[in-house]
Amino acid sequence: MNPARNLILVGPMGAGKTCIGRLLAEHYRLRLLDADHEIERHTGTTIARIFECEGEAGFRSRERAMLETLLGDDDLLLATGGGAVLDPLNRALLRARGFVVHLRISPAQQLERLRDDRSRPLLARPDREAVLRQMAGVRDPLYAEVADLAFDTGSLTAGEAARRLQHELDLHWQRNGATA
Ligand SMILES: Nc1ncnc2c1ncn2[C@@H]1O[C@H](COP(=O)(O)OP(=O)(O)O)[C@@H](O)[C@H]1O
Ligand SMILES: O=C(O)C1=C[C@@H](OP(=O)(O)O)[C@@H](O)[C@H](O)C1
Ligand SMILES: [Mg+2]
Repeated sequence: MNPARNLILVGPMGAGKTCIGRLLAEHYRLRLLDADHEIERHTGTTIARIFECEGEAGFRSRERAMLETLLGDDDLLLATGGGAVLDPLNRALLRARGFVVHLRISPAQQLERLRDDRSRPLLARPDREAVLRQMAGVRDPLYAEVADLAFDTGSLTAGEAARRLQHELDLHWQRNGATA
C-alpha cells in the first residue's frame, strides 16, 4: 500500500529508475509514467534528437513542462530523468507532489551498466567516467535534498532491487506514515 499521492524516482543515469519503476508500479498498482518516454511520445522523436536539435537547454525546458503536467495527477509512479533535479522549480515540485526515492549508484557501476548504451546524449563522448564523476559531484546533493528515502541499487539485479525497495518502503510508511 502506498499512502503518498505519487511515488517518484530520482537518481543518476543507469540507477534503474525506468526499469525498477516498472516493477514498483505493478506492485503498488500505480500508473507508470517515465518523463523521458512521455517527452518522446509528445514530440514524436528521441531524447537524443532533441539534444541534437535544441541542445540541453531545449531538453530541460521540455522536461520542466512535462514534469509540471504529469505531476498534476495522483496515483502515479513517476520515473524522472537523471537531470530533473537540476532545476530548483522541479525540486520544489517533486517534493510537493510525491514521496521521492533516490536510487543510488556509483559512477563506476554506471560506467559498467551503461557500457553499451548509445541512447544517452550526455554520455556520447570518450571521457564518460570523468563526466559521470563530475555529474555526481553536482547532482548528489540535489538528489539528497529532494529525497524522502535513499536506496542503493548498485550490486543488485533490478528484480532484487525492486523487492528490497518495496520492503523498505513498506517499513518506512509503517513507521512514519505518508509525507506527501
Ligand atoms: N539493479 C540493476 N541491476 C542491473 N542492471 C540494471 C539494474 N537496474 C537497471 N539495470 C539496467 O541498467 C540499464 C539502465 O537502467 P534504467 O532503468 O534505464 O536506468 P535509469 O532510468 O535510471 O537511467 C538498463 O539496461 C537496465 O536493464
Ligand atoms: O542525467 C541526465 O541529465 C539525463 C538522463 C536521462 O534519463 P535517465 O536518467 O533515465 O537515463 C535523460 O533524461 C537525458 O538523457 C538526460
Ligand atoms: Mg530512465
